[in-house]
Amino acid sequence: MENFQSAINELAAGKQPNSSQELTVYEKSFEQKAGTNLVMVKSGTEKYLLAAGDGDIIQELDGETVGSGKVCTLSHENAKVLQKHFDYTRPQAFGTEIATMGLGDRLGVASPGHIETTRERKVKPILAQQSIRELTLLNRTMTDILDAAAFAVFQEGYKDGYGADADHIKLEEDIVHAIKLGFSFITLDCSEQIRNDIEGMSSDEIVEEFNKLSSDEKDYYHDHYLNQSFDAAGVPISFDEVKLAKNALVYGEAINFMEHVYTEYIKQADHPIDFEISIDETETVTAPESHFFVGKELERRGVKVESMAPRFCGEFQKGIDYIGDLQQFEKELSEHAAIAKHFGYKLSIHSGSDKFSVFPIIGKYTEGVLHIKTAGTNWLEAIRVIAKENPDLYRRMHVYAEDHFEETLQYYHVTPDLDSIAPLNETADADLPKYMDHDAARQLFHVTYGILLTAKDDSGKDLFHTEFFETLLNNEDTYRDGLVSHIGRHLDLLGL
Ligand SMILES: O=C(O)[C@@H](O)[C@H](O)[C@H](O)C(=O)CO
Repeated sequence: MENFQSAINELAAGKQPNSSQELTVYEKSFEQKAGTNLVMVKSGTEKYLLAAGDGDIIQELDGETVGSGKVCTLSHENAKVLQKHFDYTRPQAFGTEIATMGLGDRLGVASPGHIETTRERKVKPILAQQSIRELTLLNRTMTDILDAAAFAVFQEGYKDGYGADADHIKLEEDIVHAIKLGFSFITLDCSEQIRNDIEGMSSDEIVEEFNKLSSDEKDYYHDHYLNQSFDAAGVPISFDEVKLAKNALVYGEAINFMEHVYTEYIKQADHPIDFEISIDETETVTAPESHFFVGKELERRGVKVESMAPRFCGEFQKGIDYIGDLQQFEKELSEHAAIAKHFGYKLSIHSGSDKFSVFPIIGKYTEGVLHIKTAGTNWLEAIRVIAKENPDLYRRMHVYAEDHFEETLQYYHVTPDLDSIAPLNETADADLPKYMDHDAARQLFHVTYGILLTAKDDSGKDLFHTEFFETLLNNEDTYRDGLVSHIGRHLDLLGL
């Protein structure tokens, strides 16, 4: 603890400590409040809060006494102390008037770079965002991602607001848990309630299946939609018998689930929540009239949503650019954007990482007010740092990822041409970072994050996790610069 003593002494004198060879001081974190002086530091690859003075804050912080101050770990309890005394470290909802960007941080160390990327732009960062899938694959918890975001905001002295998205939630108990923890954004994943089996039916089979509904249900749909014309911000929408029957069957149960969750949880929450509907992770592409049908039903039932994530035409695969007909995409995206505008919510773009060819289209038709969700691309920028700073570790991870890739296909739909990846043994160390510019190599790492970061040898010792984080934390600025550049490219092309 001797290398903290001088910093504590400076802090006790009300001065911001200076970095030294042993201690990195995050100068933007320096705070003086209610008699306590605080700053975040890093010693080696561990971060701490240093506190000095008196008052409630230093009393409440859990830490080791060093001289007249305390050295505190970045624990959950200490995150709660920060959130009690510094409002800006708590997540908030943003509503529908400003663009937001989901910046999922699978590692808990990306948010400083995300904050630097977004803080001067027309977009608010949703710094804490992980799906249940990611949490499960990484053995992390919702609390872990909330704490990481709060500490990052404090470290960077970022006081302009951030969000926390409990992403791709399917179970009601997870909604209850997320709201209790203080999440400001809930993404309800309705893929389990969407009937993909209807897609393969003939028109007669669809009508026959629709006629199995109750008379009240059939009358309801006929009275509100059959052969009626709607105008959604200039997009003409109508439903003949078959189209109405198909949408009622495909989305009926999902819409009931959306209404139930909104009524029972979102509307009852003790703090504002941005409510997002996700119907993107299904086999059924969301036709514009289907988006309208869902939006109209939610409007009719009084369900207020802040954003909607349709399944767009073409392919939004993880970590690579859009795959599909750009003209068709532009036509349908313009209609989806008009429909979202008609209902007063934002269009949400899931798997938004790296879709550079369609970002100008998306920015144009959403008029810069949208939600775009990323996560894996931020992980890939970390892999790029590993490739640059620790070639041997990269090579071991690359081989392990190739050996275990098939296991990940139960979780993600990706179709990389793995044979197109340059053989590792023919690639010089200096060229390893270029793998992150190759689609198949990107997807190889994009979906194996969980397997790689939890891999252990026969003795139970982790294969990569410790060395990975040591390398990353010894090269924080390189990672930060990579995120500023790569995520910044996303926002530049979106016009944000
Ligand atoms: O990998 C995941 O589960 C998440 O990142 C999820 O895909 C998220 O909703 C997303 O779309 C990020 O691009």
